[in-house]
Amino acid sequence: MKETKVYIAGHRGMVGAAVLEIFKSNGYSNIVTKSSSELDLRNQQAVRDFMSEEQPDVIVLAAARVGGILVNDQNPYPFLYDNLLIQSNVINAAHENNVDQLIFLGSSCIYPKHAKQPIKEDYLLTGSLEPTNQWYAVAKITGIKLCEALNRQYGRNYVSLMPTNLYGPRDNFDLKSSHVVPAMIRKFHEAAENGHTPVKLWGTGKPKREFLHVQDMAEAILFAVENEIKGDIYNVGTGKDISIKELAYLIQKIIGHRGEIIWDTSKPDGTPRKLLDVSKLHSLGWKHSKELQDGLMETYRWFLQNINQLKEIKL
Ligand SMILES: NC(=O)C1=CN([C@@H]2O[C@H](COP(=O)(O)OP(=O)(O)OC[C@H]3O[C@@H](n4cnc5c(N)ncnc54)[C@H](OP(=O)(O)O)[C@@H]3O)[C@@H](O)[C@H]2O)C=CC1
Ligand SMILES: C[C@H]1O[C@H](OP(=O)(O)OP(=O)(O)OC[C@H]2O[C@@H](n3cnc4c(=O)[nH]c(N)nc43)[C@H](O)[C@@H]2O)[C@@H](O)[C@@H](O)C1=O
Repeated sequence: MKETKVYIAGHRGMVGAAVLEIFKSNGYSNIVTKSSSELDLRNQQAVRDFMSEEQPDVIVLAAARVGGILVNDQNPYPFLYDNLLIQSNVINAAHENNVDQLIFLGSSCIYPKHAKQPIKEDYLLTGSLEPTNQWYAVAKITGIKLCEALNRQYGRNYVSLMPTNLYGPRDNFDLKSSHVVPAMIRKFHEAAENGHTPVKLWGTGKPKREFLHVQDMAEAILFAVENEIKGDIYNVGTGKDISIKELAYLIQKIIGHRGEIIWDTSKPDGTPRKLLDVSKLHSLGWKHSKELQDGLMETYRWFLQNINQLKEIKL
């Protein structure tokens, strides 16, 4: 058993739950968790009190306001403000309580909309952001800079991991706020059940995205903690991308939907491409292990088993 005390913020979410599972299965027995109703991380005093009481050795910050392209675009204020509060409160309380190690999760949308591909970590702040998620991206960039400032001024080891688009068990399948993978799984499944009716997808289908299974993400986090990796930012992805149209055909085939696909071009495309250069983390020894088709088939199986309890986020 490992005695390191780990606080996983956001353990009921897709990433946090996978992190909790992998830490437990790797022998960590001293894990602290709190749901948002037990501890609202936007409340600075509550976070301070909690941190000074618990004194964790390691924090995985996987709590955030998260969502797909449309919910980001339509809710600029909570995506900016809530994320600023959550991350500032946790990172500052970690520093005040001399927490040794913290893993902050950013997102590949922090990089410039028209960044050179594949995107290296040092392309951050070299161009303007994609408008649909600029609010969330600005908050995440601030989180990265808070960690970087603490590392530089106080010698902390607070590392920011930049995940590409994630998917997997416990994803958000609410069609208004979800990301593209759970949205497509639900839409094709329901259309197939209803006699192969047409499926309406968003945008042109031309943008490309890179997808990483959440279990690989959790493994990257465990890898970062156990190897005490140093440095400010590491991209986390597969290094491979696919167009949204190709993704639609793949999911349609997995589900067995035989109807038409309609592209609703009144909905945004977002960034044309955001393929991450993952060589920095690869050079330390981490690599993903689940390929997209297998990961999608597994996620669809999870969806079928949990169809009655799908969570929805409230805004
Ligand atoms: N999903 C993706 O494609 C990507 C995600 N990321 C990042 O990974 C991290 C995890 O994302 P993911 O697991 O998908 O998100 P989820 O929406 O699945 O989970 C987010 C978690 O954050 C918690 N949370 C939200 N607000 C608060 C609050 N005010 N106080 C306390 N807890 C709160 C929720 O807790 P509760 O359930 O208790 O309410 C929830 O469990 C985030 O930082 C996200 O930005 C980065 C790139 C891509
Ligand atoms: C992880 C990342 O997630 C968000 O960015 P995004 O990559 O654009 O996210 P998305 O998964 O919602 O869409 C990907 C693509 O897919 C297309 N698309 C087709 N049909 C559906 C559909 O039915 N639903 C959704 N959501 N998208 C669809 C959609 O039009 C877009 O072209 C950021 O806000 C930001 O928060 C962030 O960090």
